[in-house]
Amino acid sequence: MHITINQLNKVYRGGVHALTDVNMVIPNGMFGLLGPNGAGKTTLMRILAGILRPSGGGIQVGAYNGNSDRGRIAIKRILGYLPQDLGMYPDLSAYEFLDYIGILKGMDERKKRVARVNELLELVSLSDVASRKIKTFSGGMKRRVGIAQALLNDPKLLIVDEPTAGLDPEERIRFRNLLSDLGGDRIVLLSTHIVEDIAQTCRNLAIMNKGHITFQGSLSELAYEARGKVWMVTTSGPKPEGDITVVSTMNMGTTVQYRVVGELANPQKAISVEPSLEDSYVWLMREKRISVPAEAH
Ligand SMILES: Nc1ncnc2c1ncn2[C@@H]1O[C@H](COP(=O)(O)OP(=O)(O)OP(=O)(O)O)[C@@H](O)[C@H]1O
Repeated sequence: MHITINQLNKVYRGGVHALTDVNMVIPNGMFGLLGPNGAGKTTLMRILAGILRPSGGGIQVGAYNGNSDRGRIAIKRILGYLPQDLGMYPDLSAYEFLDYIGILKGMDERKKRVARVNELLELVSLSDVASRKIKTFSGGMKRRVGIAQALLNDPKLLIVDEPTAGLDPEERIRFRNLLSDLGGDRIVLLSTHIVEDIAQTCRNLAIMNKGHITFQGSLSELAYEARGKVWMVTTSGPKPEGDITVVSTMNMGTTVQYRVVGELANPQKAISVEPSLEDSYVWLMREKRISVPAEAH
């Protein structure tokens, strides 16, 4: 299955142009949607999830046309969605919450529902604490309950919006690993403003800014475009100069090592290095004259 997005536009009341002529093809597997806050990621995901209507353009999810009522109903059946702000009932246990959502999703056969809830609690490593109230959970545990509710109907399309925001590094890695395991025979669409979330999990990505798609392809294609623009400079003297962005600085004792993207004034003193996703993202944003917030690194 794949998703085709064709000339999609969204203008909110008040005139904010959140999506402008978005064209994308999203294949099976994990797909990253990367962009700074306000890029339009949530808007795009809400349209795909059938919660928001576009102002123009179309979407096709597998055999279903997202522009028709029939298509939208069919898409909802194969969809799992973890929004940024999923409301949970803090006084319910993880088990009770998942059971309740299962009922709302029409899983009427109690035996099957119980089996599925237990299977998912196991998958997200919450079986041991299944009877504890959600209000006693950490952010990462709540996010894992969130992904479990999105998986109840074994969706062919799983949409997760900024799932690692606010998690500590250990929880973030755990959550990424969980998402990678889900990629198999479905589309997992992961939206984030954190480069590392995508570097660790996705093969393909799209980069968005101010409602436009600025890149679409594989991580290696993006790295290919940034080749020859990433440098390592080790110096005991002044900072490297040129039309550059410093991606990282490492103090080595008597010398300092700079990783930079761009055109150095003095490239003879530098070593050309293979671009990481972070370097490539910085390079792309430089090309498009977009400033990258520090928290994206
Ligand atoms: N309901 C709304 N009414 C008016 N403008 C909106 C609405 N929702 C979002 N916007 C605007 O649309 C643009 C895109 O927002 P969106 O939430 O889709 O971006 P995002 O990339 O998901 O960012 P974030 O990670 O901060 O949620 C922003 O300028 C935002 O202020």
